[in-house]
Amino acid sequence: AIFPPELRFAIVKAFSSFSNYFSTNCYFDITEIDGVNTNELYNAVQLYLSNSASISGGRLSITRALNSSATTFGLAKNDTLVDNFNGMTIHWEHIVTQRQSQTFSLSWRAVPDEKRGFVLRVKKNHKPLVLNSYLDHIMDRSTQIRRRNQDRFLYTNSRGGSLDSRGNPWEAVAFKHPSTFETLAMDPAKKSMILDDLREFADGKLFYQKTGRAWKRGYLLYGPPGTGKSSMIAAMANYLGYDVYDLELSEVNRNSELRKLLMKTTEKSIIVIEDIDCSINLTNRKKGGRACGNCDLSPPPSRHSDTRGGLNEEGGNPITLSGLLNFTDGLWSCCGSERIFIFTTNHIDKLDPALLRSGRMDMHIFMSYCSLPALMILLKNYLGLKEEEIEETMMREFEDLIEKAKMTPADVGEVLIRNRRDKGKAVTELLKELQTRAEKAREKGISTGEKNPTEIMVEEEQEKRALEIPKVGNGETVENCDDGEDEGKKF
Ligand SMILES: Nc1ncnc2c1ncn2[C@@H]1O[C@H](COP(=O)(O)OP(=O)(O)OP(=O)(O)O)[C@@H](O)[C@H]1O
Ligand SMILES: [Mg+2]
Repeated sequence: AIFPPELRFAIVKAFSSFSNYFSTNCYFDITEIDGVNTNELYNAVQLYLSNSASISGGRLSITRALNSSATTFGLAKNDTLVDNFNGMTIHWEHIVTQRQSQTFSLSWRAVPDEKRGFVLRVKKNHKPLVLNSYLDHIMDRSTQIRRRNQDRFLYTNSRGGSLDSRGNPWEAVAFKHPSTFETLAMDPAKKSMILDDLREFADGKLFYQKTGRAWKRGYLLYGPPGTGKSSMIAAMANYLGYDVYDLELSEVNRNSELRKLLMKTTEKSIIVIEDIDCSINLTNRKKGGRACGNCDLSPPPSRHSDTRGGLNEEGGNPITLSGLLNFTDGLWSCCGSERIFIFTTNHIDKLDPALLRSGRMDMHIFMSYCSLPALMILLKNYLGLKEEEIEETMMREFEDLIEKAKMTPADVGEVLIRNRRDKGKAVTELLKELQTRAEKAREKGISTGEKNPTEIMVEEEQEKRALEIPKVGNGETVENCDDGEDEGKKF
């Protein structure tokens, strides 16, 4: 009663700042449940600490998530751990307390009866470092760990536009394709080029930010059936640890649906459209309010004069090329980052230049018939046969026949599997098959004027560059049906 309230308040304040002044530590509480929401940071910290190198606690909790192929360790009840980050020392403590018995009125709502949380302690002067970078670092690391632990998913839109109970148009199954870059039979140089490209992409967050580009990349895989296009996609997914979205274009009824599908894809994913030449009528292109001679097949121009919008809501129009390009290229393609688009086709010559121009599909990868280096990989994988184990005469025969025979890796694999119990037989059978095919090819006269894959790659590069040239503004020129400039640049 002696002190007026203001004064009392001032004294308390002075006292608390006084004690603050002498305390050199700063604490952060990260509780599991914040109000009614689960605290994402709590889970992240849990995962992060589970992987921290300096785990020394005497008691660890072990968990294994559904569909996961790895076990994670965590701090058990009231255990502590020390972490280091950029020269700062962080003390973590996992606090678990029993929740006070709840009243009956509350008990029907499922709340865990333990209250769990992490307490982070650092030196006070490190507070900005925690807030500005350490927490982000934890979030990043934990996403990485989660991705590594969890088996990935393969999504399809086979339900034809209908949604599941949670409004998701994609159907998911566990993705367990065994194909890797090691098992993939192709030219080693080409392989490492692709690997480098993928790595650079995955590590390119800052680059894409700095250059203002959407963090996505497009690959076009083309080549005859059985040359490993689908296997390559699986290998890429396995290499990067991405999910795969297998987009069935024939199940998509309109451009707006396509957009919805895209919006429901997650980060770090590969979006695949197989056999692009078969799944979309490539002449069915929409022009922004402009009719053009060779585009008679296209539906009437949309009310929106903007082609890029692709906002074609007027009842059940099939998707158009512009809709598809918008999907991979337009603003909507950026509503999530770190995504790879892959198109595959057996007939690159059937594709529209608009689809091929640079910036759309960043890399064109030709999957060719089995070459000698590819054959060596197959022999090693299927029979465990090393290059030096193969007799020189046989090697020379392989060398002589392999390009002429035009056998796909799938065909070679078939022969090898059939005879895999007997290495010697497998090799001789394969030679026989190669001879027969080379002979047939010679009779048909196809084998004249062959180009080897590297030559084709170089040509592609040149053609790709040629396609880049008629780029004006945001590249709309290439989409014009009536511009003759592109006509000569067909593949
Ligand atoms: N380059 C390759 N390396 C290793 N295995 C291959 C390769 N190409 C094909 N195969 C084998 O052949 C089978 C078929 O290959 P895949 O499905 O990848 O061919 P594809 O190019 O996608 O054919 P399609 O054009 O018909 O879709 C695979 O199961 C794989 O085992
Ligand atoms: Mg395929």
